Amino acid sequence: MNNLKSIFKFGWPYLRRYKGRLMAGILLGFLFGASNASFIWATKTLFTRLTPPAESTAMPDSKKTPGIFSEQAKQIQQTVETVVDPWLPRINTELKWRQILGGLLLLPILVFFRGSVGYLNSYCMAWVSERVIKDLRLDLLHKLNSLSMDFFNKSTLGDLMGRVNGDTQALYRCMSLGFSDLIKEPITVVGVAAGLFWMDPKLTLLSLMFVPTIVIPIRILSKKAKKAFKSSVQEGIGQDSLVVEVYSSIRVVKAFCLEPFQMQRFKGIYERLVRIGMKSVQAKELINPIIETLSVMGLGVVIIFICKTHRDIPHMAAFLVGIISMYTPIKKLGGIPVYFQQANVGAERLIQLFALQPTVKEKVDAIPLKSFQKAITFENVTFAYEGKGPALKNFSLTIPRGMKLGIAGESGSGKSTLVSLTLRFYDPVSGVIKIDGHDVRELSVTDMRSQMALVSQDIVLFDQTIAENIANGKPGASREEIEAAAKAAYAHDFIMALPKGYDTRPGEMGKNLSGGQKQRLCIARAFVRNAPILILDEATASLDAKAEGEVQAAIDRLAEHRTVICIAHRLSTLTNTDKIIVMDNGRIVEEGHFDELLHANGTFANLARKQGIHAKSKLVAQR
Ligand SMILES: Nc1ncnc2c1ncn2[C@@H]1O[C@H](COP(=O)(O)OP(=O)(O)OP(=O)(O)O)[C@@H](O)[C@H]1O
Repeated sequence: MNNLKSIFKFGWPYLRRYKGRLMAGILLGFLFGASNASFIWATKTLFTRLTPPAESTAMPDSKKTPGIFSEQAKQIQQTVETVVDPWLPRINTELKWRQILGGLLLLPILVFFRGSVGYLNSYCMAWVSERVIKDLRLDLLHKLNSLSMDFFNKSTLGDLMGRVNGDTQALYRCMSLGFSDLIKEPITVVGVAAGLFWMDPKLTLLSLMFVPTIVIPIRILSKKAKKAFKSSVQEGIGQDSLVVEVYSSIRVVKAFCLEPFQMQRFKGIYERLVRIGMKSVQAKELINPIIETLSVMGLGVVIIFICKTHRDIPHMAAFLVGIISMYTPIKKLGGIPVYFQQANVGAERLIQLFALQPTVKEKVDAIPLKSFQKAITFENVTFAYEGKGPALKNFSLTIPRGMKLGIAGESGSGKSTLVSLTLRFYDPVSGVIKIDGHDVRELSVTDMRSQMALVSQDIVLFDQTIAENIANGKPGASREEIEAAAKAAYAHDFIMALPKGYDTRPGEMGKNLSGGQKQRLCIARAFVRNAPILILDEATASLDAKAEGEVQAAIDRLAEHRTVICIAHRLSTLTNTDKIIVMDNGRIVEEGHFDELLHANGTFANLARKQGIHAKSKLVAQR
């Protein structure tokens, strides 16, 4: 019950949007349930009319309908019989065409009606559930987009996939099947039980006396199912993460012959999934025989009671049809708590996610930034990642518009952190970062980021055409703008040599594109953005010498007339910068021009020497 309440509370804002269809679904569920009761009436009526009078009138009338409302029941029955009499055949009387038609069509009509409302009920509930899940997934993705980088640093891809797909799928199953059964099946049980009670209250009570006992096994088993489902969600996340991890790093896996080792990891997960899956199946399927046995125990009582009290054949037939038609709904009702338990696991995880707040928030009255005019400044900025010491310490820096700034330093010195703060992926713990004199926390995040273009060593292309990939830099860019950007990035010629040109999907033809070509597409994306601030985060680090030369030419062109922040491990790429800052342990330890720093014989010169760059000859080994 608590599960139902919490799922309903969570789902109601979504369900409410489709109230009309939901109500139609509920109404159809009622009709479906009620239509089941009509089979008891049909059985009794047909048996009465088709049984020779000697058998059907073996008992006095008062005993034939031992219901509590015998007078009213008799009256209603008489009215119904007057209406249906000309339409239904009766034994030992001559058949008229209407009776033949009625005899042929009564059961098909009832079955058709029941089937149609059942179908329409499922259709309406699925119609609502599909839309609810679509809305929920969009809200979920909206929420994920709003969260800051610290959340993504902590989450695995498998976890995110589990939330977006698995948790919402469990809710979908619960809504389309669970909610639908929750209406149809109790109405069927109540409708049939009421019909039976009308006919014979004593016999009904006796036959249903074991039904309440099924609550206990249902409670125990649905708790087991919930536990198994929780574990299977965890293992499923592990499995998804592993698939992403292994196949996104397939080159390394193959190069290091890690396939057998990775297969062992997969095997471990799948063996655990098998064990959990079996526990879940045990919990779900064990409910069926328990429910069946307990409900059928009532049938034995019915048989003895009928023998003892000499009930007539139509009465007995209707009763047996009623009892049997209650098994499936009772069984389905027994399975509903399992759906709800599973959906509750998903809902709990989604509620937790929806409750998260981004650490980087945009103010409601954020200041727009239409163009970057003056400078980016860091004033005494200190920043630390969660649970770690400071990555930037009391850091101050001014980057005037038009400056080409190089950033050098040992690994872990804080270079990428500086770039992340410039893009406002994180907010400083103390100090202020300003753009054109505005604290970035006051600025519109979209406006601020649209002043920047990032080219990093991670070459990221989406599963779209080359034209669409380039246009991601400026949504809505025209074909001319896209081609101009590709030409500027020295990418046009190789794109045109592809069979589908700009309409090629890099994913499709990925193997035919070199690292340098893919990086030039990323540079074209930055070109089309035409942002005044260019951030280069080791853009050539993952390329070989030949590709580096090609890409560097494109970068040099992209950097013209822009403010550039360039992180480089290969110090040779910093020769043309206006100023280089050298970082160590979150601080600037040196700054100056390339030559000055080489002559200063400090950290930079040390780093340069390791790369074969010396003060006198400037560049020896590189480029
Ligand atoms: N997402 C993160 N979560 C926690 N700590 C991090 C994270 N990213 C970086 N760090 C830590 O912050 C410090 C600075 O890292 P940063 O990546 O800025 O250095 P870097 O100079 O760019 O290094 P590299 O040249 O290797 O990329 C390091 O101690 C690093 O371990």
